[in-house]
Amino acid sequence: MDDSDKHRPIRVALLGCGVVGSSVARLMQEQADDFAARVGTPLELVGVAVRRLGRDRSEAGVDPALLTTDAEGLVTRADVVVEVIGGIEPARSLILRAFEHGASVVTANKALLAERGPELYAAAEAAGVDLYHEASVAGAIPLLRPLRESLAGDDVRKVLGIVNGTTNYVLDKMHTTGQGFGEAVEAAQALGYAEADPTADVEGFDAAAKAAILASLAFHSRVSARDVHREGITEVSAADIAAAEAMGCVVKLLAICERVDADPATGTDRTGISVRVHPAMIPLSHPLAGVREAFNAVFVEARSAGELMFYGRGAGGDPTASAVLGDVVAVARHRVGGGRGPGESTYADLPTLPMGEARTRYFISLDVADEPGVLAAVATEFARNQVSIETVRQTARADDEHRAEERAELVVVTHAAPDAALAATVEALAGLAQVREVSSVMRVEGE
Ligand SMILES: NC(=O)C1=CN([C@@H]2O[C@H](COP(=O)(O)OP(=O)(O)OC[C@H]3O[C@@H](n4cnc5c(N)ncnc54)[C@H](O)[C@@H]3O)[C@@H](O)[C@H]2O)C=CC1
Ligand SMILES: N[C@@H](CC=O)C(=O)O
Ligand code: NA
Repeated sequence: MDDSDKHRPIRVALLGCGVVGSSVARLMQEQADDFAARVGTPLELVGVAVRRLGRDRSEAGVDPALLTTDAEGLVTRADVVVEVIGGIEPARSLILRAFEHGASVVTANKALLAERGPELYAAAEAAGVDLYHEASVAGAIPLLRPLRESLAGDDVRKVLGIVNGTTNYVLDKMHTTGQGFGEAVEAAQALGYAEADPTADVEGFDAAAKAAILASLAFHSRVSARDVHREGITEVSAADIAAAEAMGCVVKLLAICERVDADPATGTDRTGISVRVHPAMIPLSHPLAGVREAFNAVFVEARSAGELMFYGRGAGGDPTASAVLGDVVAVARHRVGGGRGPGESTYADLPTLPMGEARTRYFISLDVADEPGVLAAVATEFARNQVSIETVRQTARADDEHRAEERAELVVVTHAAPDAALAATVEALAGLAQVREVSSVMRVEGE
């Protein structure tokens, strides 16, 4: 934009008018005067690409004349393209086309960024434009800009949190109302939290994509969704929920990104990063335990700053639109004032370590024969795998049927050990003659 162009409106193209897109369109119009004042020139919505014309979009306040099914044509007429279609294609091609035409891009698309981030950043760099995506992780919560900019003077060691609203909503309902899994997922869909295919949420793909984005930013390295160890919540049973409650814990789906330094004292051989998404028990006293419904919360631990906590709405139309519009204002300001925001930073180039090397703690509940030597047999398997036990509790099974068979429940919580050693321990326990069933296994986080 040269000087003569400084005060012409910034042309904004919106791709997608679903949950997020319709909120963006409405809020952009409702707050037009404020945005013009903040940017220094008006933001003009020049078109809204939709898959099908003819649907009533009056709630979003979109002038029907702006609607088009020609997304490819629309991106060539814009200074800023907002991509809220989701998925890999055509979102990727449309964004690349926008860059070719000199437009900056704002997107909420974590799946795309976690799979094709380097390609998109390189294209933005080559075109000298911005690629902003605050909405892609933890919805409304300002998290990516603090990591990229505010913490650029620190050394981030760990990022840990709840980054998927749908699964937090489902687990919360399972704990508090005893609602079934399927029913809770349907409610999350109706509230606009879930992805178009909620499998992405419940199987942990969405959280894994977000973890990849967080780890890349936090550790100045390239992490893609494929590098993230991922477990969803579909295997979390009512028995796991009950076991967690009996331990004074709740089950949460966590994203954990950690700097790992080689340390002979803990048997850690390699320096790198560990990035994982899995359900975990956390004690009720931990601040993450109080994160209800579709809210998200993320802890960032940095060498000088210490612990920081980010909390807010991680999903839903208006909250996500808040982050999208914050980015639109930022990139529009760059176009008016000249220059661009920071791009990708991957200089540290740290490797992502396999899950087996991550140090985790396990909760293990065993249905065992209530007879002499059981505890010793179980303890031997822990020792064989060099896993240290933190607590162990044995109780006789309460129901008559099991008492008659002289069975007991043995609950073990371990100290931190390599995940591979813990998994091997569980496998060995399952093979013991005295163990009838491994009733529940879950990782434990928080003190
Ligand atoms: N819903 C939420 O709470 C959040 C969503 N996001 C992300 O925002 C993006 C959009 O999500 P939602 O609005 O929830 O999805 P949605 O499914 O409600 O909306 C997507 C819209 O794009 C339209 N579309 C699909 N292909 C198109 C094409 N070729 N041209 C034009 N329009 C097309 C669909 O018809 C649909 O209306 C996704 O990347 C999602 O991961 C990010 C944070 C939160
Ligand atoms: N489906 C996602 C939407 C926001 O990213 C979620 O449930 O968190
Ligand atoms: Na965010």
